[in-house]
Amino acid sequence: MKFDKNMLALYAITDRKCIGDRGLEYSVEQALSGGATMIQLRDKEVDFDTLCKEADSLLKICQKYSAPLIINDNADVVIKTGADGVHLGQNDMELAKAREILGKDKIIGGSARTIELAKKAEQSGADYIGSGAVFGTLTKADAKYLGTENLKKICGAVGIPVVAIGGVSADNIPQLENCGISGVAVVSAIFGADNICSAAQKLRKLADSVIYGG
Ligand SMILES: Cc1ncc(COP(=O)(O)OP(=O)(O)O)c(N)n1
Ligand SMILES: Cc1nc(C(=O)O)sc1CCOP(=O)(O)O
Repeated sequence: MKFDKNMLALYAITDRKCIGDRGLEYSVEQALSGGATMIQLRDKEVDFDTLCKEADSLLKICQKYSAPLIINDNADVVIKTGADGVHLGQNDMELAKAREILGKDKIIGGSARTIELAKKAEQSGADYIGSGAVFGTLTKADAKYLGTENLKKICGAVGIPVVAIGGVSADNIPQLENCGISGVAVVSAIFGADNICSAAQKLRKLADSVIYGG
């Protein structure tokens, strides 16, 4: 799928603990029907084969909504399943290596919490950057607080789109106005909500207003 920065508006990232016994497929479909524009499969508790099976079934759902499916950490799952891309952090495969093995048509995202790392990600062929934890987070134990001023500096330093991640919720999305983001990446405020679909609907409206003006 050809990357377009509008795909980033509401980037929903799965989490086993938040989803609980509601089911991965059901929860992702709820997020998409509420307006999630991109899905990241982030499951660190399963082996390669299980991750591929999860990706296979999510791909069918994402295709129904014309939304890309991105795999966290693992470019081999992208190759095996035909998923749309990969998101890589500082401790994962080098972005340039991922671009080399995945080719120009797959979507590659990189994590960067400094201007230097963001520029490096851009030079290495990333399509977008995830920067956080903009508001802090309880979802990722080793995430470090970033703040909106640092996020704004990162957005201004690179030509590729940036999504804000970390503690993003309906209450604080308006604080991202004027940061220059192209989207918000959200775990618990979507998949931890009692009603995933209506949570996504509300977040999408707020995100659109910050990104496109409202
Ligand atoms: C969109 C987006 N941005 C940042 C991250 C964090 O990635 P990483 O630093 O690799 O940490 P883990 O997700 O692997 O814990 C992300 N996943 N998505
Ligand atoms: C996966 C991830 N990466 C982060 C980073 O700062 O790079 S914060 C994070 C978790 C975001 O979860 P929530 O929306 O529940 O706060």
